[in-house]
Amino acid sequence: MSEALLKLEGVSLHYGSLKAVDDVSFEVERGARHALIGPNGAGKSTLFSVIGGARKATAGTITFNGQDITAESESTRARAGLVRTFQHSSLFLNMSVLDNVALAVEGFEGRPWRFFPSPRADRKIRERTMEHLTNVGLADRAGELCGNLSHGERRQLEVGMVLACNPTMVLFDEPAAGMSAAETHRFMDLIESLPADVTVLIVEHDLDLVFRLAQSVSVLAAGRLIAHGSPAEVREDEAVKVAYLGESEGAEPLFYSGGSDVA
Ligand SMILES: Nc1ncnc2c1ncn2[C@@H]1O[C@H](COP(=O)(O)OP(=O)(O)OP(=O)(O)O)[C@@H](O)[C@H]1O
Repeated sequence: MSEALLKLEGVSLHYGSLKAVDDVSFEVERGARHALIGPNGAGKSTLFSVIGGARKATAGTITFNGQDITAESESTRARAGLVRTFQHSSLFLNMSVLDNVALAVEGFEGRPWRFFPSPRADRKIRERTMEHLTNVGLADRAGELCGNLSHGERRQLEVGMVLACNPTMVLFDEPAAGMSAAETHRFMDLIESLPADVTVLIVEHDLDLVFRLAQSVSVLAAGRLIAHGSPAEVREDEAVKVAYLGESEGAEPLFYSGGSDVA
């Protein structure tokens, strides 16, 4: 039986009278590919920020790897292995792909800051960097200027930078947003190919992707957890159907699932 890596107990974030996240409890097992879904305004991004540490819960407890991290900062959580994907804004566009990841490797390994960073000078750092770039399919782009990468490649690079932090759990916030279909496909392959001991929590609007990737799913609606279970259980859940139908007024099928019997 797998143990819980991440545990949320009664987690809330209220903005005055607005209950963006309200009394949410669920667990994510170690090694799971877990998705957080819900209609627009359900509270997904807010809860994502609360889990990552960018925002503080107004009530409840978050336990990660057996430790209460509710009051910990984003950086303390990252050092504990709970890492969110870097944003485009944290990429150095005028540096090479290699140097972007090399700096993340150096940062994680706590090397002394240098006025003139020269990661290329360090063979070990370079080897580790190339391993990460290979893992995210960017080895052949190592010498390319980061600013010349496509949107999809930048997201791959962000994953490479996350891997440099030796994460136990990676948080992905709508990774497919803005990607072409081909880029999305490649990116999902990449997430699926992450080491099995890296737990994944993904917030994603594209339910086809969610049901392709996730082994377990939590569904939010109006800040509340309305369902939690396997993709099959969640797809059949009446409250989930109602929440999504309420959003689209029945104009769209609830879930497409790549040819399954649910349409
Ligand atoms: N900083 C804030 N101050 C006040 N209200 C906020 C703030 N951030 C989010 N909200 C509100 O909290 C609720 C949940 O928003 P959130 O963005 O978390 O939902 P979501 O599920 O991520 O939505 P979407 O899928 O549309 O991105 C919404 O009603 C939103 O307007």
